[in-house]
Formats: sequence, structure tokens, C-alpha cells
Amino acid sequence: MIFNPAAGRRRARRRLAGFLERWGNRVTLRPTERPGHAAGLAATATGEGFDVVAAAGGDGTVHEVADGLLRATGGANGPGAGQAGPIFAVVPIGSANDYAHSLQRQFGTSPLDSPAAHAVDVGRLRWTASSADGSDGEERERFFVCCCGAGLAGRVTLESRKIGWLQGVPLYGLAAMRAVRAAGTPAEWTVTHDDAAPVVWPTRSFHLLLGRREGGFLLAPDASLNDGLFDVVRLGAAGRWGMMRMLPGLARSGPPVAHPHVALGRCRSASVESPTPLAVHVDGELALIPENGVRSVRIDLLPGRLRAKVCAVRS
Ligand SMILES: Nc1ncnc2c1ncn2[C@@H]1O[C@H](COP(=O)(O)OP(=O)(O)OP(=O)(O)O)[C@@H](O)[C@H]1O
Repeated sequence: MIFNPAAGRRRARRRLAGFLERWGNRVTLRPTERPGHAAGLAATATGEGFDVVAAAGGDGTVHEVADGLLRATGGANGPGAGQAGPIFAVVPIGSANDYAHSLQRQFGTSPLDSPAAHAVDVGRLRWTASSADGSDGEERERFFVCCCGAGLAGRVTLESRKIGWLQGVPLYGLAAMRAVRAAGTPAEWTVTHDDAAPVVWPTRSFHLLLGRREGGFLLAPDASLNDGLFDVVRLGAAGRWGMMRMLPGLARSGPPVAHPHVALGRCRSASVESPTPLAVHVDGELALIPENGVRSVRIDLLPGRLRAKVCAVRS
């Protein structure tokens, strides 16, 4: 069990205590020491042959453990349909716990020692590094399990890092308000879905979801973790006040279905090209910030690539 003591605004240790009373004697607990550490711990645990590799934390820990586990089992070229590698178990003790929410809603919870797990889809974000971060031309990738967002979505993640005292929807709501307040004119992005012709759109924010929520907001109420499709949400040229007014509805019931500046859909892959450098998050972790100088990314879905389950923290 890879445990992030900094998750849940440092409430993680307390939240995990009861769980460890029940399972502690059957768990090898490996706390993370710094951001990014969980991916390496997950790869090591996979190599050691553990049947289950658990992420005890929030969505950032889930992201890092899943990314490490996927890389250790062959990345995008690993066997499909969740055949290979350990079961990926989520023990939600973070603040938003978006992925745990989707797993629980679709499959229910399972005990840590149960062999029951579900083949779930995984996303793969790819880009070419730019000269801005000194590695011009290098191909990079990050896997994700719940959501990927670019544009305003990435800037909300950036803002959320500056707020230390809130959690869940209040945290990401405040971060969204700050990002919206600072938003400039929407840029014309070229977006391609699957094999369709590229479309040029003024875009503020672009989201691809496997799960239902992003930062506690219900962006894709009908998303399924194993349907082989991303749910797409694109926010176009909405004004600042229009975006602010959307936030309460997004927290409660999802994006408006008939809104002139909101486009919804589904796809298996997408590529995005922006005239300005992108901010992109994967599962709420920043993959790219504008300073990286990357203007185009590609996202693909790997169907059923992981076997996953969520455990109840209290039961
Ligand atoms: N030992 C550590 N010290 C400080 N930060 C850490 C440590 N281990 C991991 N992190 C970082 O902590 C951040 C927050 O973790 P995580 O996302 O799991 O919790 P959360 O923010 O409370 O939950 P959620 O993402 O569900 O809102 C991640 O960016 C992760 O890289």
C-alpha cells in the first residue's frame, strides 16, 4: 500500500488509522516521501510481484500509482483487457477522491483481499517536449485513469496549488473562480476527435473524462469507466460572468446540455493544437504548465488496460 501522508490536507494518516487496524497485518505500507515518489514505489512493488498495489491518498496518489503500475507492465504496449499486472486498489483518503467516487458508483466497494476487480479504461497523454524545458523534440507521455483537462482546466489546477486550507468542491470552486477571473480572450484551438476532420474553435477549456468528476465537479454524469470512450466537454467563448454562473450547476448536476458555449460528446482519441502554450492536468496533477512551451498534445484511450477496485475506508 502506497500511502501519501500529505493527502487530504495532511489528514490522511488519521483517515487511514482505522483501515490499518483491520488490514495492517496483511499490508506492506510504503509512505511517499515527496511528490512523484508514488510512481516509483508502484513500479518497484509491481516488480516484486505483489498481487495488489494500493494507492492510499487522493487523486494525485491514485494518478501516480496508476502511472507507475502501467509503465511497469508495458505502458501502452502492455497486454489489454486488464490481463496483466497487479490489481490496482484505491483507498480514498484524499480531498476530492474523484476516481474512487466513479469506481464506487459503477462497481461498488471490495475488500482489500478480494480478488474481484474490474477492467477499466486508461488514458494516455502524449506531447513533444519543446526547447523551453531544454529537451527539444523528446517524446513524453503520462497515463491517467480519471480525467485530463487543458486550458482553463489546467489553470484551475495551478490555482488550487496556491490554496492550502480547503478541500474538495470548495477548494476547486475557489480555484476555478480565480482562474476564470484571470482568463483572457479564448484562443482558437484546432481540435481533432478520432478520425474526424480538424475543427478550429475558440476554446477556453477542454476536458476528456473516463470518470464522472474532475476536482469534485460533475463534468461527465454519464461517464463509464469501461465503455472504451472518453466523455468530452469543451467550453467555448463563454464570458467570465457566464463561466462563474455555470459553476454551481457543474457541482450539482453537470454541464448544461444546450448551451451555446458548451459542446459535449464522446471519442476514443483527440488532439489539440493551441496558438499559445498549454496548461494540462492529468487526474488533477499538472503534466504541462505554460512555461513548458508545449502547444499541442494527443490523447488516446487504452481500453480495459487496468484491473481496478475501490476499498471502503470505514466498514
Ligand atoms: N510525502 C509527500 N509530501 C508532500 N507531498 C506529497 C508527498 N507524497 C505525495 N505528495 C503530493 O501530494 C499531492 C496531493 O496528493 P493527493 O492528490 O493524493 O491528495 P489530495 O490533494 O488531498 O486529494 P485529491 O487530489 O483527491 O483532492 C500530490 O501532488 C502528490 O504528488
